[in-house]
Amino acid sequence: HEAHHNHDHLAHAEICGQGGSIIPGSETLCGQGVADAVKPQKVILSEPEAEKSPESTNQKNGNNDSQKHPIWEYTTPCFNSSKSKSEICVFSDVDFADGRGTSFVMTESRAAHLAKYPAFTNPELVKNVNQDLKRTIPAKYDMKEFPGKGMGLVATEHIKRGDLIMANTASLIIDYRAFEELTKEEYTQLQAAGVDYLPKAHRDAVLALSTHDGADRTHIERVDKIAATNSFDIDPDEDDEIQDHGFYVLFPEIARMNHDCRPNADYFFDHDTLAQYIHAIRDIFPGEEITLSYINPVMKRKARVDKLQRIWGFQCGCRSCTQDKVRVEASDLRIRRIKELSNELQDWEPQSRANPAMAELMISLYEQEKLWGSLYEAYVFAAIEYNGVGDPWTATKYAGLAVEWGIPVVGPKDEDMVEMAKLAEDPWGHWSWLKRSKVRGGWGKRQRDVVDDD
Ligand SMILES: C[S@@+](CC[C@H](N)C(=O)[O-])C[C@H]1O[C@@H](n2cnc3c(N)ncnc32)[C@H](O)[C@@H]1O
Repeated sequence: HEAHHNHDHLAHAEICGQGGSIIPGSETLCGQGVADAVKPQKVILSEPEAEKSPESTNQKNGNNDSQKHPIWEYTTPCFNSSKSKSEICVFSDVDFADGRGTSFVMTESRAAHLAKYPAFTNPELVKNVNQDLKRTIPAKYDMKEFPGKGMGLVATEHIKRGDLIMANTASLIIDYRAFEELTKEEYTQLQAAGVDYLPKAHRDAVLALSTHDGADRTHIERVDKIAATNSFDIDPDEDDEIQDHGFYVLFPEIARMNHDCRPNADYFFDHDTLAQYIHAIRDIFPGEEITLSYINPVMKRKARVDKLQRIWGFQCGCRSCTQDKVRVEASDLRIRRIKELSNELQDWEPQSRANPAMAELMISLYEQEKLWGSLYEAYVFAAIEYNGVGDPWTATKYAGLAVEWGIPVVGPKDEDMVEMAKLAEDPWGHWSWLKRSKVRGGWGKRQRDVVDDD
């Protein structure tokens, strides 16, 4: 029941970097897989060819898998996992999201699990999610070149905080097991086949993405580099039995957004629609670049600069990385304090010093740092601390602010959002009501080293 940390969440949701890992928290992976995995026996295939249409290289609904799961147009190639008896294959549905298409690289059972999501069972839900290949709502942005950064997105109108900027259903979803249980030769073939099976306009958008360095490569190597530079790491859904393996996911239009350590937009993934949503986390003015943070922004300057260099290979030039020494020191100190406060506020032992003023300080530190995507966390802490000492009125105010600032960042289905909505509805009935007093109170806990005279 304690507040969930965006920090943790972000630690599991970074964009995969060049040469490193997209993957949050495990920089060794990012499309690199486990190099020493025992080579499984190769089951099929010649290399899918980029320029041939999928129909000419693959049989449509022509094998047993697709008869079992009629939504898949393509279910090959497959390779045997080195760790289990299962095969890892490509599963592609060209009709997904009103003909945009999607491809998965995973086992048949996991693909069958994803196929039960509302995105497949209720196609109306995802019909208009994507707005770039087929537009029904005017765009709030343009794509243009930013010197030193490649392409990026620029706001063409005033975008208000909380507004939806763009959303993409997943183009390519790769189960992390592919990197760990197949050879690089095998999983890169599956990745490329997954992209090749997408309908043409969609496939072209993926193949046009940045490889960071633009070097010459074979088709398969190019797809691998595109995946490594542009994918996001997504955690499994709660009802997915495979909790220890997340997904590596590509969204081609969202992938055009560049990094800033103090971004003006943030993203969350919704499993029901298999889509990533980007919202403004502060007002954005026409002409401003729309940015995301590729890393957990609650890190000191040096750690941020090093990580961006190591994983994506670029030198961080954003304002908070290039400001003068005095301001960098002040910012780094605020980051340190935020982390200390976060630890204290999560401490539910009787001796914890946590109190509402600490949560107020955390709110101010996030504001001073312009970390608008993290601010909701401090509001969650404040709601809980005020309720914990029996001030339902201030707790309700902060629960409302937590929902208002949190929904664009984590989405309405997030556990913290649900919890804050409950607290706002009935602070007295919430688990946090007087919780600090209860934990700290009672004779038992206060009796220390008392010598009994009797
Ligand atoms: C996900 S892509 C972003 C879109 C990319 N600029 C493009 O042209 O398609 C990530 C790559 O963009 C570049 N990039 C992103 N943010 C940057 C920044 N703040 N400074 C310099 N390069 C950046 C790096 O080459 C990075 O590997």
